[in-house]
Amino acid sequence: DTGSAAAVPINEVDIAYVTPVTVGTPPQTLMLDLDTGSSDLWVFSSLTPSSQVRGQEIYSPAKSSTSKLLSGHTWSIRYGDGSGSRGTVYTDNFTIGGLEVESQAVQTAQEVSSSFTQEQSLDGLVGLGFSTLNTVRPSSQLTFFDNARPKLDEEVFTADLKYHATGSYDFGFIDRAKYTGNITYTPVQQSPGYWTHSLSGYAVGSGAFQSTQIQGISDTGTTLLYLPTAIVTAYYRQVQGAQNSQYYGGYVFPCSSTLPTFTFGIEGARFTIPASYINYTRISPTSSTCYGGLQSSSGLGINIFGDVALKAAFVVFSGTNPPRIGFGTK
Ligand SMILES: N[C@H]1[C@H](O)[C@@H](Sc2ccccc2)[C@@H]2OC[C@H]1O2
Repeated sequence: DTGSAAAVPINEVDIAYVTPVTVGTPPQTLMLDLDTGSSDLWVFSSLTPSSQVRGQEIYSPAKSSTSKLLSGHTWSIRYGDGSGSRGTVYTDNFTIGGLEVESQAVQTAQEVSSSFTQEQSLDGLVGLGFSTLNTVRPSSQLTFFDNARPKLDEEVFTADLKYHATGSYDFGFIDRAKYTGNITYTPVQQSPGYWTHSLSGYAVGSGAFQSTQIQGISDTGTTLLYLPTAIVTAYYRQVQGAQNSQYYGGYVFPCSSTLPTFTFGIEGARFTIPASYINYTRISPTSSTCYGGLQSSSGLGINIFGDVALKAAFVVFSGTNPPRIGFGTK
C-alpha cells in the first residue's frame, strides 16, 4: 500500500505545515502537523476544555463506532519550544492520504498549552520520530509509520515541503517526479529517537564549502534552521545591518538587506537554501526589521534541520534496518 497527502503551510511564512487526516468511523477529518521531531499522535478532542479550543477541528471518540478507550493509559509531552499537551488515549481507524491503519493510538488532549490554542488551523500532531520517544504510559504506543510499515510497498515516507506553497508527504514509495538526479543517503542514529544524522559541511553564499561534520536532527515540525554559533555568525557577517538581538532572541536585519544563500552538504551532495527562505519574517507586520530563518542552536543543545532547510530538498525518511535519510534535488 501507499499514501500521499498535501502539506499545507498554516500561515504566510510557513510557520508550520498541516496535512488532512481522517480518524474514526464515519471519518472525522482533522489537519495535523506531521512532525519527525516527536512520536506522539495527539489531537484536539471532545475532551479538550472549550476554553482551550479556538477554531480547531476536534476528534470525538463517542461519534466513532470503531473507537476504543485504551483504558488506564495517559500521555504528557513537552516540546522543544516550551509548548505541551497531555491527555488520554483511544485506538481508532486512522488514514493519511488513503493509507489506513486500524487501531492507531490516537492521543486525545485533555490539556494543551496556549501556543497550541492560538494555532487555530492546527488540530494536533502526527509524530513520525522513532516510537521509543512516545510518551503514552504504562505502555508506549507505535507511530503511524511503524503501524503502517507491514503494508507499505517500501519502508519509507518522504517530505516535499515547499516555500509559501503546498507540498506533500508520501508513504510507501519514492516519487521520481518530485526530484531530479539521485537521492543521496546518509546514516541515521536512531537513539534516542530522532532522525539524527550529520551534514558534511556548509557554504555561505558563493564562499568556499567548509567540510565539517555537523550532527543534528531533521525535524519537519521545527520552522527554522538552527546551527552552531560559529556558522551562524559567519553567515550574518555577510548581511549589512545584521545583529544578534537579545530583545528578539536571535539574528535580525533590515528587511531590505541582500542575504546570501546557504548551502549544506549531505555526504558528497550539496543543497542550496535560497536567500528568500532565510529572510524569514518581519518582526511585526509594519516593521522594516526582519528575523532570520537561520539561527544559533547554542541554547538548544542540539542542531535542528527544520523546515527552512528541509524545504530546499526532497527528503526520504527510510525505515530500513539500519534507518537512513536521503536528500534529493528538486
Ligand atoms: N518538533 C517540533 C514540534 O513539532 C513543535 S510543536 C508545535 C508547537 C506550536 C505550534 C506548532 C507545533 C515544537 O517546535 C519545535 C519542536 O517542538
